[in-house]
Amino acid sequence: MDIAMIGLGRMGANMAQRLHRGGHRVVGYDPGEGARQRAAEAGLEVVDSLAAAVAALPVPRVVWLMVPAGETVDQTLGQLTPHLAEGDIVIDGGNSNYQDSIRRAKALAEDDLGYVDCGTSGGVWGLQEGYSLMVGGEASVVEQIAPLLRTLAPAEDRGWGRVGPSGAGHFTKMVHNGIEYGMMQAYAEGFALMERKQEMELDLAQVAEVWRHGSVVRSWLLDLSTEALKRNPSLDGIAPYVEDSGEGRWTVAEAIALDVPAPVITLSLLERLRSRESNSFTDRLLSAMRNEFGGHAIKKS
Ligand SMILES: O=C(CO)[C@H](O)[C@H](O)COP(=O)(O)O
Repeated sequence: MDIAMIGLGRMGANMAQRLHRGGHRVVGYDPGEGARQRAAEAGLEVVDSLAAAVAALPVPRVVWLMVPAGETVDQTLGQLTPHLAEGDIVIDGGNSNYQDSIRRAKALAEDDLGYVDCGTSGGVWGLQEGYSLMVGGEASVVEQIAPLLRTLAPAEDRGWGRVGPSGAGHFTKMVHNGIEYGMMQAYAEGFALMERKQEMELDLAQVAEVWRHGSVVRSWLLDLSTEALKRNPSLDGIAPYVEDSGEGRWTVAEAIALDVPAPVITLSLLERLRSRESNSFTDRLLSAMRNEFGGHAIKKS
C-alpha cells in the first residue's frame, strides 16, 4: 500500500521503516527538519510539507499520524483535512485520549473521511519485534488498512485487531497503560525489597534472569528490567523521579467514573507523583503533627 507517515519521532520513524521494509511505499513528513533529515538518511522517502505528503499518494489516501497526543493532533488534522477528499483515511496511532478520538471520528465523518484510532504498543523495540495494535473504527475502514496493520504487527495474524468502534482502540490502549503502571510498580517494589535485604547478598540481575524462565511473573517488562539491572546493578545516575504522560490519570479517572475499584493502578500513579517530591510538605506536616500531639522528635532539615 501507499501511506503517508506524519511524525517521524522515535515511534513514527521506526513504524515508517517497518512498513517500508514490509514492501509498502511510505512518504514521511515531520515539521522538524532534523527528524526529516534522519528519516531521509535512513532511506525513507521524505517530503517537506503535509500538502506534499498527501499529493504524493494515490486515492483513496491513507495518512498515519504519529504526533504527540492532545492539541497537536487537532492542529495537524486542521492542516491536513483541507487536502483530503471523500474516502481518504486518517489513522491516529498515538496515545490520544479515547474521547478525543470519538469526537475527531465524528468530525471527519461529516466530510466522508475515515478515521481510525489505533493504540500502538511496542516502544523502541517495535521496529524489530513488531507492534501490538488495538484498532477502533468502522469495520469497513479498518479492513482497507489491514495490510498495513499486518506488516506493523509481530505477525500477520497476531498482535493486532479491530477491538470496537471509534474510540475503542485508544480506550483499550489507555487500560493497557494503566496495567503497565501497576506491573511496573510491583516489579520495582519487589526488587527494592531484595535490594534492602543486604545479608542475603542477592544479585538482582541473576534473580531476574532466573524468573524470566518458567516463572509465574515472567514478562517483557521483567526482560527489560533484567537488562537494566545487568547494565547498571545499583541504578547509578538514575534520579528517583518518575514521569507520566497522562494515560494512567485517564485510566484512574475512568475507573472512578465507572465505579470500578482499581487500587493498584491508582496507587501506582500516585507513587509516581510522590517520586517527584524532594521536600514533601505532606511529610513535614505529618512530622509536625506528631511533635504537637506527642512531643515526638522532629528530624531537622
Ligand atoms: O505507551 C507507551 C507504552 O505502552 C509509552 O511508552 C507511554 O507513553 C509511557 O507512558 P508513561 O509516560 O505515562 O509512563
